[in-house]
Amino acid sequence: MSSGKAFKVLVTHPEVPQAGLDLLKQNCEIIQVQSLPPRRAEILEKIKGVDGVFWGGHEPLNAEVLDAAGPNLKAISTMSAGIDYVDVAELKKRNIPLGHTPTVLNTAVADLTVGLLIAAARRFHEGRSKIESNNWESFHLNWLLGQDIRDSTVGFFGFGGIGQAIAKRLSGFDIEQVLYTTRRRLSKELETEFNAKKVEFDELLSKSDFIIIAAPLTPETQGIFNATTFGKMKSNAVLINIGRGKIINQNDLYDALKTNQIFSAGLDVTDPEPLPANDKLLTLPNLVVIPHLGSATTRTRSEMSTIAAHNVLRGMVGEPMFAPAY
Ligand SMILES: O=CC(=O)O
Repeated sequence: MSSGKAFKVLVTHPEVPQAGLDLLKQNCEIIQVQSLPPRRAEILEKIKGVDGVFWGGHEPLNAEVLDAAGPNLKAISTMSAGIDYVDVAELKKRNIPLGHTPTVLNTAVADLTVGLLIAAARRFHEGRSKIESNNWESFHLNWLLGQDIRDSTVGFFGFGGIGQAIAKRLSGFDIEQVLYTTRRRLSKELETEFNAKKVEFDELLSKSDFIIIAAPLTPETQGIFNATTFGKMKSNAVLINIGRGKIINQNDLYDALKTNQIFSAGLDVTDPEPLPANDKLLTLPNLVVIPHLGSATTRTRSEMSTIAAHNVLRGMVGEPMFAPAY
């Protein structure tokens, strides 16, 4: 029986925040995946004949999905900023617009990055382990000494909206200078605002006390942090990754941390995710790892859901999406 609603939309995850569902409900019939984690087979079954797709998880979005959907499909939005799990070429080939949800998560990710940076610089993880193993040795005057943020040089590998939101927060920490590498140079005004200087990658590596990876995963960035690049970094350097796990060669990072070639690291993203509980990275005292929590606040996720829904609604009627991915 027809619902009388203009469009059928598949929501590929049972836990999509309500705000987006409420928007879609107004003039769409919603078909929602119920399995958790979402089963591929259920997605492929329920997607048949839909007009729009709200892609709630991070499973591969590729030709198999598009073939299963069929010719009615008019628009898709992810509920993420990164779209590295999407076969963009395949969507483009079929003229299907894709939306995503950047910007709205900048502040949540930036807040978390500052937390991760302090945790890695001040040895939170190692300190916690010392308590748990009954090795509280504060009688040593040099016990668990970390790195100061004041007067430091902070290097951004990627300096878009998220990087700039991080720099804004760090400006309260009396840092000396911001260096950055990006494809395009920032405006003079922004460079002045952040006391930021665009440099070559090698200069970023050799001069930064803190390096923050805030770039998307692309063929150019995959594995760019590796034994060679760690060899160019300062021995007091703290490396933070809130981009994507594959930007770092994790084996090489393990070696660099194990041998104290660099001081410490903080990762919100790993390769793979989930990181297995027996991964050797987790044995390192000078590494803080958290399970991809960048955008994980109630408000941010709700706003991401709203934007993804707007993307799908606009895309289905041929209007420009709120946040088009291309
Ligand atoms: O990593 C999170 C996102 O891409 O939204």
